[in-house]
Amino acid sequence: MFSNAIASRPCLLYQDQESGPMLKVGFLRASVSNAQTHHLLFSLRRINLATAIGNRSKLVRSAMGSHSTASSQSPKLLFRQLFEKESSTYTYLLADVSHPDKPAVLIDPVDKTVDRDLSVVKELGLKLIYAMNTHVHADHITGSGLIKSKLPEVKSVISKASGAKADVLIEHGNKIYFGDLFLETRATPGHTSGCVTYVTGDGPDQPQPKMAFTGDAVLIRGCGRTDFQSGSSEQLYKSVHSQIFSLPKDTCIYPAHDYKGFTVSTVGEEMLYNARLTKDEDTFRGIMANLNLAYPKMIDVAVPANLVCGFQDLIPKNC
Ligand SMILES: N[C@@H](CCC(=O)N[C@@H](CSS)C(=O)NCC(=O)O)C(=O)O
Repeated sequence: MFSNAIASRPCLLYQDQESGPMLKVGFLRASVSNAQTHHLLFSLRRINLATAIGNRSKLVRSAMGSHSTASSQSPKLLFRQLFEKESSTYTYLLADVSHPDKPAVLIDPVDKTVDRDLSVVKELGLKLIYAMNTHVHADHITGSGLIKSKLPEVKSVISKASGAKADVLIEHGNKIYFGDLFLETRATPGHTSGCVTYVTGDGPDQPQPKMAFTGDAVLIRGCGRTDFQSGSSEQLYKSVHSQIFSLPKDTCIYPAHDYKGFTVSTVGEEMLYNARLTKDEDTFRGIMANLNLAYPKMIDVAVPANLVCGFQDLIPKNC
């Protein structure tokens, strides 16, 4: 309702102590629902017209949970964050909806939710081209093999350094295109030796702010454990500081898991508040050596399955 108005006029989104969330456009003033607020913040960010007001009220943004987290936007990008509750895994769907084919990728699909994910792909008229993995997961079986059994034209993707089989073995610096949009691969070993982070590209129509799909390298306020699969806390610390914390501070961080109910963070936020990665390297090493986490329940099934699940013809029957 307000989108056209705010596209052409300076406006103010604020929290009135009596009336709740309010939008002021020129001389007009109206109260807005929480859902409208979310939508408006999204639009305001895109056109860069949001103005904070002084002591009288607070920006509604601060009432939205995660501290100063922004949503990424591109006129071409369709983006969905999907959740698998048993392993608390996030799967991400990205598509270029400006392209006639609407080519799409799934990042870190889970076998148990493949049918749900493919239904969304179908309903939205997308053409899935890649089922991408950030690493060989230890706590659940990737959906990439199952997806290929249903849609043989889809290509599975994982890093060459992971030692896993897949149609596309990517390396640091490689780009994965879907339509005009692309993801760039950054090697971020440490949780496992083959972990990568996929970062949206630079250039016209690429999402702004950038989006980083960090797998288990950076979790919100935490990070992946480093006690198996050739994990190394030294390597993880270096990976995160050189490859993720070097991204623009407004880059949105989308992890592979969350166990606390968070959905998204930013590089700036994690550089300030990450309970592990803000520490110096020695302290970080000590924290990681004393996590005392139980091994993932599915590790003995998941790791061998994920080392072959990229190849449809090698998928074990439970995969
Ligand atoms: N309880 C879960 C496993 C939880 C776990 O170990 N998560 C991993 C990522 S999946 S291998 C992790 O790195 N956690 C870090 C942390 O601080 O929690 C299960 O049994 O599957």
